[in-house]
Amino acid sequence: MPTEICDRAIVAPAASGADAAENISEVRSQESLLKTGALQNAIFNSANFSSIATDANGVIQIFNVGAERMLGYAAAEVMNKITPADISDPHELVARASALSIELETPIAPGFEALVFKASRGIEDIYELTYIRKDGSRFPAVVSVTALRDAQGSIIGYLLIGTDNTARKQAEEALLKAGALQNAIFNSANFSSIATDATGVIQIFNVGAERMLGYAATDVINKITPADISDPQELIARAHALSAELETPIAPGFEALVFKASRGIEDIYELTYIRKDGSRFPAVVSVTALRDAPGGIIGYLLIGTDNTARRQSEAEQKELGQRLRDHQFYTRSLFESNIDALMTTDPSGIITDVNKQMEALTSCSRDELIGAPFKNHFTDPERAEASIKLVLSKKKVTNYELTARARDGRETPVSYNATTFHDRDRRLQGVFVAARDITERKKAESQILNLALYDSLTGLPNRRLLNDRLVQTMAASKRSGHYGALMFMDLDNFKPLNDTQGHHVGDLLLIEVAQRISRGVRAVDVVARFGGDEFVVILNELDEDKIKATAHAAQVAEKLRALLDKPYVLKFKQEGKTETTVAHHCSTSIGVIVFRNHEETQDDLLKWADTAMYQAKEAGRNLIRFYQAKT
Ligand SMILES: Nc1nc2c(ncn2[C@@H]2O[C@H](COP(=O)(O)OP(=O)(O)OP(=O)(O)O)[C@@H](O)[C@H]2O)c(=O)[nH]1
Repeated sequence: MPTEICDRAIVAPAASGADAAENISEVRSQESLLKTGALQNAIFNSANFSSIATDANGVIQIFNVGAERMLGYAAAEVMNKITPADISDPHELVARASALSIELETPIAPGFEALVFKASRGIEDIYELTYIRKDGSRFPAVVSVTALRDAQGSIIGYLLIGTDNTARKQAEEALLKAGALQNAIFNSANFSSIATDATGVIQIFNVGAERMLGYAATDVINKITPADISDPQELIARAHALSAELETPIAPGFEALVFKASRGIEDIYELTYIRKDGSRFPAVVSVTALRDAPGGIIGYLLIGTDNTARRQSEAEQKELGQRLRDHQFYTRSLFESNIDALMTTDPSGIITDVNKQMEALTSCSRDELIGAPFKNHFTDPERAEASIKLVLSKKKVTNYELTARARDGRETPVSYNATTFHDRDRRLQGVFVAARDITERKKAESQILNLALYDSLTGLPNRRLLNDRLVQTMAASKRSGHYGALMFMDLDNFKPLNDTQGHHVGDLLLIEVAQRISRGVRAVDVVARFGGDEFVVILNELDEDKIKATAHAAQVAEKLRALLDKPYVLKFKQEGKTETTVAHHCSTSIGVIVFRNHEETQDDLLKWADTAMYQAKEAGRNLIRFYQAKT
């Protein structure tokens, strides 16, 4: 059979002719037939075509690889066994038979006959048919039927060449759907669909266009072009831009709206449409050229959507962005204009933001500070870190004192106030810290402390601090078992200096005396001004042995007595006068008491040392007397 098919294909329509031209045409015709034969062979052997050849009754004689592949039968399963009707949808066979019966006005049975009837009558026949696979599944096929004839022209069988039509069917369905979409868009009130003729004159103006533009279709159809309802300035600008882009002059009218589409370039652009009442709205317009079958442009379709809402939301977004930037600027200004060094840290104490004051406090740049641990910039990092933990647990910390250390070593005492801060969902974001420079306050505090505890004339501890120190020394002596000593010193005949040279000279002497006493004792000992011309010295940790301690105290007392007994040269300069020098001599009377484990109070010790000092005075001044407890 395949040979017959090929032979028929090659020889059947051969023509003959007498003249050369006819010969040439005959050769060409044969060549083309050869080609057709080759094509037929290709089809017959192709796995993409099901080629089924039957005998005159329809019984399958050939079932090629393509048929096997598409239908799932092996050739042996169907050859000489069934007809193509047995693998076709029976309902379609019935429908086809009935349709053909009507068309050809002759009864046609709903079996194999229905499949080949037209071909058997010499009518070219290609139709769609659902084939049923061996596994029962179905697929749409396009079947081309040819009657096979013998040399006498009698039908000896049929060739049914089928192609699987599934892909095309799917494409058709997709197209149908796309068509539905187009219809929906075209009939939608939300899209302005304007179709024009090739010159731009409006031919269709849908409900959406009427709604958006305020014109009735009859107002515009065959009257104006879409350019007449577009912003003229934008048309000019668009024509100008397109002329530059496409390097060809484009007129600022309808041409500017469709030029790209007319050149087959997909075109969607923004344009301001003008309503009948003169109001305007931004539209996004998509332009398509409408073409006839040969591809000539017969018009344009402009589908527009109202872009007002998007524009508004863009504008709102822009305004919101601006407001946000304003707010950020305001917040930043507040942050920067604060007199305190401000910073934020994350919950682990890593700096996340700083102001200029913080940069100044640490001598570090913003970039250096952000990302660094907060504690690194303080003299006591542990205390700094503890402050963050305190804030996290208490949510707030006030007047926590720390000392900031700048890169150059400069230290600044700061009072630290901090709170935690959270996001909108109350999730902890970090700690907000304000560190106030309290250098001045600290200075004032220390001045007040000095005034309270130190003598302003000599700089020595005053009576109050002396009391504290005496209490400490007594406690230490009690603990260690070492004796301490208390010396009460009173200048002899100091008053006359005041009287003769003036109070200021007396002051100079008191200052000099204070210095001499301080130089005469160890740093651990305490020298205080008790008042007037009275000074007190506490000697610490002398000895466990009273005699040795007493001897040591006597030695120091003598040293001091001798130091103070030396001549004084007091220099002073009164305003507008030259420097004056006063030579003076002044001795000191000293009362001493050694103590350890005393049950007595510091007042008792002072009183007894004072008593001993008076004894020295009474004994002639410039002397040392030890207190002897009355027995
Ligand atoms: N220049 C000066 N004089 C003071 C100061 N405080 C007290 N005085 C004077 O110191 C003197 C102390 O007097 P006394 O200790 O009683 O007298 P004295 O002359 O030292 O006599 P004796 O102690 O008995 O040797 C008084 O004249 C006080 O006015 C001071 O801060 N500056």
